[in-house]
Amino acid sequence: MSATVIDGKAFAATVRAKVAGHVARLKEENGITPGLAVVLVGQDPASQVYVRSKGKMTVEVGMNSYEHKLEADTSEAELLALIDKLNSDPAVHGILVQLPLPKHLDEDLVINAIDPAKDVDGFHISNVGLLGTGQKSMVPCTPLGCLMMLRDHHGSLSGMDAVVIGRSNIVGKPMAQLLLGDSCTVTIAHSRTKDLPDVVRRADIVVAAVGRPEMVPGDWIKPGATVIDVGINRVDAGDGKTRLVGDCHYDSCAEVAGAITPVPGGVGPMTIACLLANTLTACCRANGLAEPEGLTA
Ligand SMILES: Nc1nc(=O)c2c([nH]1)NC[C@@H]1CN(c3ccc(C(=O)N[C@@H](CCC(=O)O)C(=O)O)cc3)C=[N+]21
Repeated sequence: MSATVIDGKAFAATVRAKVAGHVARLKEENGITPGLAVVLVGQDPASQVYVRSKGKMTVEVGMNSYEHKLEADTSEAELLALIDKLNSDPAVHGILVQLPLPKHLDEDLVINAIDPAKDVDGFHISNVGLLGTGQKSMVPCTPLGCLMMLRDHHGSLSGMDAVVIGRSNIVGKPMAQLLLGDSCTVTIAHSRTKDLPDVVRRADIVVAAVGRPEMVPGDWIKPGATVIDVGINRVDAGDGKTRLVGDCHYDSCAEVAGAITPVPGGVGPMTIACLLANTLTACCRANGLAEPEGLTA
């Protein structure tokens, strides 16, 4: 194994420490405590675990955490009424509606009901448009976390060839926008891409975000390239247990890559750290205060 391991878990801890420092100052100098509301509809066990860990880290950095757990059969009108209430609540600076929603709820409609200034996921159509035109916006947490790790590792990304595998609204598309914003030459590959191995072999930066366990093997990776693995897939480990793997085959990719993020302990913890960073940013903007440096795109 030759690749440098990019330790997302450790990086995330430094981001959270920075956020905590800013929060302490906001409280002391301005009497403001940033607040994050998380809305969970239904009882999906994985979502419950994730929401709990977000709530814990929110409190750890000194913010207020408001958790709203609704029944799986909650009506669209009820959910929209809650979002309205959170939109007008001055103690709430960030709102996250956990996805996916139960099938009877229209995700686009619900997300677009959030006040864009409080949309700490960056999924509202206004934020998508602002990001696409290079204007100040709320940036989706996972791509923001990937960008922070890439900037930290490389300094400048200018002129690098980046291939993003996956075209989701949550990761692939915003990731491509951010890389373009940092002057990469960006290719978005997906399930219909011809000669995917050859496309990936051109890349100085590979961001894999497809949700297919270990689909990228080491022989697709250009020697020395940086591999950012967004996938978090739970697979059978044999012995009746499960384990987490990424979208990249870690051992073979690590042999040829220059740097690689592990799963777990890579992109996942950075996603949560960036959610807190976005909540801080939203709070500063709402109060007309200077934004923290190094925590936004
Ligand atoms: N509106 C919305 N925003 C989201 O950001 C969002 C969402 N809905 N729905 C669910 C997904 C999933 N997600 C994760 C974030 C961190 C880890 C994470 O930290 N994972 C650990 C491992 C955790 C474990 O051991 O299971 C790691 O990768 O090291 C995982 C999953 C955010 N999501």
